[in-house]
Amino acid sequence: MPLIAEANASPPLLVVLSGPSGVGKDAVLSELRKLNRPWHFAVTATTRPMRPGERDGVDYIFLELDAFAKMRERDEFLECAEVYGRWYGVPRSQARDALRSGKDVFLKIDVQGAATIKWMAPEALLIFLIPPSLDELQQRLRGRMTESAPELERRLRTAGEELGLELRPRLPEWLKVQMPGSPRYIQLKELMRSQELHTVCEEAHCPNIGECWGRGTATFMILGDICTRRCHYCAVTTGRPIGIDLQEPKRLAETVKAMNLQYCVITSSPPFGSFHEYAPRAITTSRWSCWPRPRNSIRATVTKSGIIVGMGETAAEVLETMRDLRGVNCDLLTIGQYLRPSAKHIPIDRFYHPTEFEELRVAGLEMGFKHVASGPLVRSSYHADEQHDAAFVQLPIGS
Ligand SMILES: Nc1ncnc2c1ncn2[C@@H]1O[C@H](COP(=O)(O)OP(=O)(O)OP(=O)(O)O)[C@@H](O)[C@H]1O
Ligand SMILES: Nc1nc2c(ncn2[C@@H]2O[C@H](COP(=O)(O)O)[C@@H](O)[C@H]2O)c(=O)[nH]1
Repeated sequence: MPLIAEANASPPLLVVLSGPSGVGKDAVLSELRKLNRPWHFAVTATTRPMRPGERDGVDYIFLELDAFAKMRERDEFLECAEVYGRWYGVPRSQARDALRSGKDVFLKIDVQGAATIKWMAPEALLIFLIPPSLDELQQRLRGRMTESAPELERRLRTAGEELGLELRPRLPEWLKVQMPGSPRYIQLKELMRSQELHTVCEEAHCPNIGECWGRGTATFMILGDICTRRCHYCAVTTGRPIGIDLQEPKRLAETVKAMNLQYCVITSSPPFGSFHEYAPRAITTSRWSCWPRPRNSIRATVTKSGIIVGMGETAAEVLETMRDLRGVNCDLLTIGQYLRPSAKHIPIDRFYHPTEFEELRVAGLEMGFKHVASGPLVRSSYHADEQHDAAFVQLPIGS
């Protein structure tokens, strides 16, 4: 079938224009109307008072709360929601009649409403408008002069949340982890607080915290929780360190004993040391490899490094970095997916598929690494005990 005929034969679209208040949804719709295409622009119902210049039935169907509630009871809304303390709803009949007549239908709704429509009608086309910045959004909203100061404040606060949500990409299935909350996790959290200790697990927002703490392992961060570096991918607080706590080693030792650990990772952040860097520049992490084994079981020093992927590097760069590490006799390697800690950090370039991590693991072993932990959720200390064991199994005594 020729393309145009096929396009004409396709079912009409339900188009949802969404985004924070004041971003310009009405402005876009007004431009679309000027195109004079056979589209239907839904007029939604609201309980908010009419603004100067607005017309009933054109800008909104303005209803008293009672009338709106009755329509809601009769299930006459395709979607309805309370937005900024007022009710808004899309009359079902309007959307249905227009779609039946073959017209594409445009809805202008808030972010929660758009999520509802997506759930009800996955085939709908969702368009989310994002302002160039929050400052610009503020200027647009102020310039419109339709909201009181508290209302303006409320809409801007909500906009911040909505944009934060939208900037966070949906995680693929293989990166979804359970919310931490096991009894062991809670117990460990209390222990860390009572002993005033810091962990990389918490400071770096590690996605494995629930799993690792649940099985009684943790990575301690000594000499403070402030890092002098300002790496654009790292969640650790940056600033000037505020002195050394001379009692920390004792409390740390007591905690490790109380946790009955078989294996323990201790690290510090700059200026006292470095615990990680981003790919493709990979760095070694220092590790406490002997304690609590008896002295005579100390066998060798093992070196380890980690790479975070998904920040825009190429596959060739990752492999080159791995070869460089082997070139300086690095023994153990971790490779994991970069996850953006907040909207202030650099965006994720892409998610590596688990099969790609497996390919990197195999490539690493072929290059001669003694152990390669490579997977979406792998972090520099993830299952460090297993890496340690793998390395020592392969190292002859006394090497
Ligand atoms: N691209 C733009 N650049 C500058 N100003 C804009 C732009 N788009 C819209 N505006 C202005 O910003 C203000 C808010 O736009 P608009 O009313 O269309 O937002 P909205 O997303 O429909 O808001 P709400 O959800 O609260 O109804 C208006 O004064 C509009 O003229
Ligand atoms: N969930 C829905 N949201 C709607 C609907 N109609 C409009 N809206 C949203 O409400 C806010 C506020 O609009 P305003 O005209 O008072 O500034 C705005 O973000 C609209 O997108 C609806 O039917 N459902």
